[in-house]
Order: sequence, then C-alpha cells, then structure tokens
Amino acid sequence: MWRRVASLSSLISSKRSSTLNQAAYSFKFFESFTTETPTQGKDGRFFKGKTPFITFVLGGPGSGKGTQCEKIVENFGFTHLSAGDLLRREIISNTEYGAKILDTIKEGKIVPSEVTVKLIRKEMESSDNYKFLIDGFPRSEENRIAFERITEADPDIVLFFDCPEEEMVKRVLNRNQGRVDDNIDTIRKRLKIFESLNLPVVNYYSKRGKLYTINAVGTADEIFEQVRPVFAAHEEFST
Ligand SMILES: Nc1ncnc2c1ncn2[C@@H]1O[C@H](COP(=O)(O)OP(=O)(O)OP(=O)(O)O)[C@@H](O)[C@H]1O
Ligand SMILES: O=c1ccn([C@@H]2O[C@H](COP(=O)(O)O)[C@@H](O)[C@H]2O)c(=O)[nH]1
Ligand SMILES: [Mg+2]
Repeated sequence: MWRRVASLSSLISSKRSSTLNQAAYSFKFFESFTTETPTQGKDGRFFKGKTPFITFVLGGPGSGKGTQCEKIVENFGFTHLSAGDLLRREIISNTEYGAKILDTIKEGKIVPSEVTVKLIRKEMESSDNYKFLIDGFPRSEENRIAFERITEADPDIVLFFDCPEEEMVKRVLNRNQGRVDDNIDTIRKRLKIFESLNLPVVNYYSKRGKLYTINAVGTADEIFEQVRPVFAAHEEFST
C-alpha cells in the first residue's frame, strides 16, 4: 500500500534510528574522502557580483523537481543545479570517489554532505548567474547545516513538490533514463530516506516561513501554473 505524505511533523520523531544509521554510514564513507576544509570567499561569500538568490527544490523521488526546474529556467532565467546530476557526473568522470557515490545511489542513501556541498559550491562559484535552483538538496538536516556552514548562505525560497507515493513510484518506473536507482527496490529505500531525513528539512523551512508547497499532481503545465506566481512576484526575474 502506498500513502500520501500528509503530516510532516508527525513523521519526524519516529525516524531516529534511520538517522543514526545514515550518520554512521556517512562517517564510514567519508573516511575515504579527503577532508580539506573549504576556503571562504571575502565576507564569507564565494559569489561574483550580486548577492545570490537561492531556491532549494525539494520533493520525493519522481515528484517532478527536474521537470519543473526546466520550466523555471526557461521562464525566469535561473541556473539549475541538480545535486543528483552533479553526483552522477562524478560517477561518469570516474573520479576517485565515483565508485562510492555509485554504491550510495544504488542503495538510495545520502552521499556525505561535504562531498555534495563542494560540488554545488564549485558550480555556483563558476557561474555568471546569481539565481540558482538547487534541486534535490538538502536531503537531510546534516546536509542543510553543512551547506550553511560551508557557503554561509541561506535559501531565499524553498519549493516543496508534494506528491502521493503511488504517483511518484509510477513516474520513476516509467522514466526510462537508465538510472541505476529507478527500480522498485531502490525506490522503496529512497522513499524511506525521504520521509525520515528529507521531511525534517521541509518542516524546518516551513517553520521559518520560506516554504512554498506545490501540489505535484496534474500535468507538468498545470503544476507550473502554481510555481509561476512564486517567481513572478519577483519582478527582476522576468526574462
Ligand atoms: N506532472 C507530471 N505528470 C506525469 N509525469 C511527470 C510529471 N512531471 C514529471 N513527470 C515525469 O516523471 C518522471 C520523473 O520526473 P522528474 O525527473 O522531473 O522528477 P524528480 O523529482 O526530479 O525525480 P528524482 O528525484 O528521482 O530525480 C519523468 O519521467 C518525468 O517526465
Ligand atoms: O544531495 C543529494 C542528492 C542526491 N543524492 C543521491 O543521488 C540520488 C539521486 O538523486 P536525485 O535527486 O533523485 O537525482 C539520491 O537517491 C541519493 O542517493 C545525495 O546523496 N545527495
Ligand atoms: Mg531529478
């Protein structure tokens, strides 16, 4: 049976063991990484030009984050940084830790924060844009805290694509892009991790008044009509 993720706060407290398992896993994994401390830019910022406008794009696997990000890019001129894509690029590039990232993605687990934050930070640093969509990140409170610590930045907006599990599973299984994690076993694991580790982040931003919840059921165009006003409210984003 699949169910809709309805109450966020009620899901949080019972997930402690999952959180601890992931923490232990991350620690073991990270032992094999270099632990170089990232350097801060002037004033703690690492961006050129304007103050960055950061949007975190959250939602379960297959909720349509990537699809909606493409539309936001087209309509509002953002740069799309999918954390998952950056990690998959590391695998393809065969970097020293590509194999570990591959194992982690196959298991539906979360790659250590420092690794992902460094990849995101590097992309932001090398971009001439100041408007960023960070898709599929932060996936845990630990991710969120690492991002804040390393970048000294905070998101301006957080979008949350709220989708029933049944619909997410259907979409992922039909995706057909050859992703190693688009199979029913890994999807189940990703959904568990989503509930236990990602929803607390959603809840955090809800409490801070930064969250825009989008009903992710309907056609991609219908969903975008809920997204559009969030950005249209910022006149400077009209392209
Ligand atoms: N509104 C929609 N209705 C039906 N299918 C959709 C909709 N939006 C996206 N899809 C399809 O569902 C699949 C998953 O969408 P997408 O890749 O955008 O999700 P995602 O949230 O980025 O997933 P993941 O977290 O796994 O990367 C894709 O094949 C996409 O074409
Ligand atoms: O911040 C992140 C983002 C992703 N991962 C891992 O990648 C897969 C796929 O991510 P998508 O956003 O669905 O493309 C995810 O299940 C994680 O294993 C991550 O560790 N950290
Ligand atoms: Mg995606």
